[in-house]
Amino acid sequence: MSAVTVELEHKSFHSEHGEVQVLRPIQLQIHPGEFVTIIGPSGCGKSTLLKILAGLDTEYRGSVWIDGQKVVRPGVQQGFVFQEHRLFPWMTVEQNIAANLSLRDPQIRAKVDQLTELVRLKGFERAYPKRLSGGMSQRVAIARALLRDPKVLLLDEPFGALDPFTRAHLQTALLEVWMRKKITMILVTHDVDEAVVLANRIVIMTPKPAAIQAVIPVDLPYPRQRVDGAFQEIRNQILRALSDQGVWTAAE
Ligand SMILES: Nc1ncnc2c1ncn2[C@@H]1O[C@H](COP(=O)(O)OP(=O)(O)OP(=O)(O)O)[C@@H](O)[C@H]1O
Repeated sequence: MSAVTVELEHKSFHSEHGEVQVLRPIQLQIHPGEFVTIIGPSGCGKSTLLKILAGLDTEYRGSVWIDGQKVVRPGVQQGFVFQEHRLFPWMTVEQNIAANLSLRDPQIRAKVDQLTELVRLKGFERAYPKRLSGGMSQRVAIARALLRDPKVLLLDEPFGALDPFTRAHLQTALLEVWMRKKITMILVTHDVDEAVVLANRIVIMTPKPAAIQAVIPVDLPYPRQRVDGAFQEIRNQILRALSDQGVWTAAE
């Protein structure tokens, strides 16, 4: 289990209109094994922050550490799951999970088998992505991200393209992975319910340039029921914070 420390000062992009600031100073300490969800208005800089944590973006002022080690590039310690599964269509499920590692290696073989079981895809090892549903494909993507035993799993709207039922199943599957692997997880979402279903703490971001508006602890036992009063109280707290930003309108 690994701790993540964020001490960001400034992040901007250069466009034809000049420099556009995307992130303001952000300080965040994520505890080993914690599940943190990040929610905020569209375009505020959530993906940018996640890419910085992944070492995919190093053009910023400030620092990010995983277990005291500065993140300067992508590495095995940060697993990443994108909104779209990004599976290779010419590879089977197990080949996709192994990615560029050889399934002939008994250690890799054993790990791939274990992960296929963990994400409940036994029986589909030899299937090609075109035979899989969106939810199954995303399970493969999660297994692939776990292959190298990352210290932290970063997930950028991983269920954003799925229908609500599949989405709820995948949330349960992800919680199971989190509980069994005891891994630190940071997940970006637009979905308030998803944030509450999953997180130990919810980070609410302001509109761009993003800073942390509020951090809401969720001290509810798992699995969480959306109809529970305590669940709805936290949900309303988030909605209120977002509507204070003018993000939610009466129509929504
Ligand atoms: N490579 C880039 N070059 C220039 N601008 C960028 C680049 N990547 C992102 N941006 C801009 O930075 C801002 C933040 O983008 P980002 O994708 O991090 O937001 P987000 O909160 O994840 O958005 P969404 O919720 O819609 O996915 C946006 O205005 C976006 O247009």
